Amino acid sequence: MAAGVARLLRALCPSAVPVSRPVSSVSPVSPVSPAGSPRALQTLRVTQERPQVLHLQLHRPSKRNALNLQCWRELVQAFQDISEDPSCRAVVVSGAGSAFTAGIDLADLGSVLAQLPQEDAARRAWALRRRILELQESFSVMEKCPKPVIAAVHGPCIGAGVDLISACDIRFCSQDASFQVKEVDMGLAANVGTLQRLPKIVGSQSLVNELALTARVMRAPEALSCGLVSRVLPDKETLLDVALGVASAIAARSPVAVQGTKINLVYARDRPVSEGLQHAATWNMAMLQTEDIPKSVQAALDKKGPEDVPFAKL
Ligand SMILES: CC/C=C\C=C\CC(=O)SCCNC(=O)CCNC(=O)[C@H](O)C(C)(C)COP(=O)(O)OP(=O)(O)OC[C@H]1O[C@@H](n2cnc3c(N)ncnc32)[C@H](O)[C@@H]1OP(=O)(O)O
Repeated sequence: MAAGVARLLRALCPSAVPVSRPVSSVSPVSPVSPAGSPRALQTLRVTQERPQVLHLQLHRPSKRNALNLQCWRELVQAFQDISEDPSCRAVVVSGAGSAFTAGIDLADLGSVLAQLPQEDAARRAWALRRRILELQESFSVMEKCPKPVIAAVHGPCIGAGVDLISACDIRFCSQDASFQVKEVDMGLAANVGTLQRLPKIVGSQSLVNELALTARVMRAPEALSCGLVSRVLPDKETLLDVALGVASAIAARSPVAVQGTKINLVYARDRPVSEGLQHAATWNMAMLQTEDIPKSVQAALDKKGPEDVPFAKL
């Protein structure tokens, strides 16, 4: 383990190892800026690399994209904007540098617990609950985003990284990727999505339990065989190329169909089939009236593909 990480661990658990110097404090989460104003993102980089496809990179490569409080906040801002942006139809999420993400910034894990009201246990607990709900939103916002989100994972994907990718719609990784539900090693139960979403992604509850209870590192071939990822690519460059290609294929299709498909899939995942069917009927009583259907049917009759149809923005 690097000296930097060891320093952070000392800061979290001073009784175990003497502290050589304090970890700097991090500012609390601030409100989202007014809708429509430009976002000055510092921990994320959002670029358009293909038509109607955005590439969002976790961008703190020197810290292995550890998610500091600013990053958690910016994820909410970025995905709120993406949700509202009619020129974006699909998103790829990746990590800059040598890791997808080292998980929560360990300096901030301490400050999540700091700055709570001191006077009363109930008030402290209530404030902490609110803080946890805010953190959960940073990944839930990806699931709520009607545009499909593809996680392209290379290198380590640790702790909160697994929470993050569990909220994505599609997961690909490179051969060097590794996944670790690390929270139990930090003395906490994962609470921002992994324990809730991973069992719905991976078929084996036993495997999820093993990973979450032991923090065992899972490598790419096992991630593929258990269904955490649906493709393993040889390297990061190929991974991004394939992820962006799949995003482009999605973006070429009717946004009414694509967004309706995502929303209904997410809805149905957590409910009985009968409720999912009711939801789909109510959804489609409006959406089946779209002009995208006759346009798509005509294209098919003309032996053209969806990429040949100029679908209106949504
Ligand atoms: C309410 C709670 C909500 C959510 C909770 C989530 C829990 C978690 O996310 S648990 C997971 C915590 N993460 C870790 O334990 C990972 C720690 N990091 C590592 O093991 C390694 O850094 C690595 C990711 C395997 C990469 O190794 P390597 O390539 O050798 O890089 P390093 O030299 O170790 O690190 C470079 C640089 O990054 C800093 N850094 C790495 N991880 C973190 C981190 N999680 N938080 C903050 N900073 C991190 C490290 O200190 C180095 O910084 P320097 O300034 O260069 O020293």
